[in-house]
Parts: sequence; C-alpha cells; structure tokens
Amino acid sequence: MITLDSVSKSYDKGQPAINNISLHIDKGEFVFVVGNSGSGKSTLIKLLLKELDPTSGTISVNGKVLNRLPRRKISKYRRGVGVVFQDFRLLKDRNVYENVAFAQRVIEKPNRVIKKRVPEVLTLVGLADKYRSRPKELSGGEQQRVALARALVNRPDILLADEPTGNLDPKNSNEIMKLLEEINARGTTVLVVTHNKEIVNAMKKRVIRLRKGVIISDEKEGVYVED
Ligand SMILES: Nc1ncnc2c1ncn2[C@@H]1O[C@H](COP(=O)(O)OP(=O)(O)OP(=O)(O)O)[C@@H](O)[C@H]1O
Repeated sequence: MITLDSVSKSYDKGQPAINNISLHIDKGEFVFVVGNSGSGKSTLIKLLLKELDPTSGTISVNGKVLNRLPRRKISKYRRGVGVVFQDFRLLKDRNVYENVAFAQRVIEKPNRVIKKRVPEVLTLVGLADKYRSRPKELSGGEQQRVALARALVNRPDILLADEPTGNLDPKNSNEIMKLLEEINARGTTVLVVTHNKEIVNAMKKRVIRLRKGVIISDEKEGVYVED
C-alpha cells in the first residue's frame, strides 16, 4: 500500500529532514509515527501527499510511484488519500454539511450522490444532527469530526492524520481515536502522526519512531518512548 525505498528529503540548508528511510505499510494497517519536533513527521506526510518530492529514493502508494506521477494526475491521486490536521482547516463561512459536501463538489460528484453520501459520513462521525452548524458553533472535538467526515467522504484508501488530537482535551482525543480505529476496521489504512503518549500507549498499534529524519524503531505493538 505504502512503500518508501531509501527516501531522503533535504530542504535548502541543514541536514536532511528525511534521511534514507525505507518503510512498508500494508493495506489495512494502523500506524503511529512519533518523534520529537523536527524529526521529519510532517515532511513524511507532505511526501505522501506529493506536496513535496523526495531528493532521492522512491515512494509508491496504492501501486503508483509518486516520483513518476505526472502533474495532471496529482489531484486524482490525492482523492485516494484523506487527510486531517491539528487545526481542522474547515471553511468558516460554510456549515457542516457544506464543508463535507465541498470535497465532493470539487470533484464534480452529482448532487444525488452528495445528498446520499454526506449524511452517511456525518452519521459515521456522530454529527448528523449538527449538519447546519457553522464551525464556530462547534467544540474542537466536533470540528475535528467534521474534518474527518470531509476526509472520508470520497472513500479514500488511506487516511493521514497529522496531530489530529493536538488541539483536543483527553475526552475528545479518545473519541477521535476511536473513530480512527473504526474507520480502520472498515478497511482504510490509517497513519497518525502524534505526540500523544497516552493514546499511543493505550492503542497498542504499530509505532514508527523518527529521530532527525531516521527511523530509530518500528514495533508491531509499540509504546511511546520519549527521546
Ligand atoms: N519548508 C522548510 N524549509 C526548510 N526546512 C524545513 C522546512 N520544513 C521543515 N524543515 C526542517 O526539516 C526538519 C523536519 O521538519 P518537520 O516539520 O518534518 O518535523 P516534524 O517532526 O513534523 O516537527 P513538529 O513535530 O514540530 O511538527 C526540521 O529540521 C525543519 O526545520
């Protein structure tokens, strides 16, 4: 599903943000990526979204070699990869329904599909009754659930979450993680970047640890080890 083969990424100056990483994630896996600030986690996410290209090495996702993906095919590729961020990134002037529908409108899904699919995915995240609310009328946990619904509405094979609980209290964090687990159980491959020690330790999933752009451990039922 996701394979990195000797991947490095250097920005203009300093040491590489990702330094010769090889890694394989199977379809249906749930993986945490942990590491100190600056260890390369966000760079890894950007490489997987093809927002950045590696300086060397190859990345394949869903059978496609990203290095060779032509520019005109990038947006289609990204449709297969849902993404959520710490800061939710919702459209402030649109309600919950429109925030989720937007992801379908940009790929020109017909209205009849949108009308069926948006309520389905809002039900999945437990927000069916809040479809008319604006983001500012929602709690942080609810806003993140809207972001998750938007990431999932086009049924991606992979979900990337960059610090999804970074702005949430423990209760909301647990709820978001339960949802990610459920989404994973339905077949989506999930990769979560996090600093949340409690969550990583509670969930007993695969944990990949980065330090200065290098994988320093990769354990099947890992725990969060501070650097
Ligand atoms: N656009 C950029 N230009 C130059 N250097 C960058 C850029 N983005 C990241 N870096 C550098 O690359 C390294 C890895 O950064 P990255 O953002 O991937 O780390 P991170 O593990 O996600 O950190 P955090 O937990 O703070 O988000 C850092 O040394 C950072 O300063």
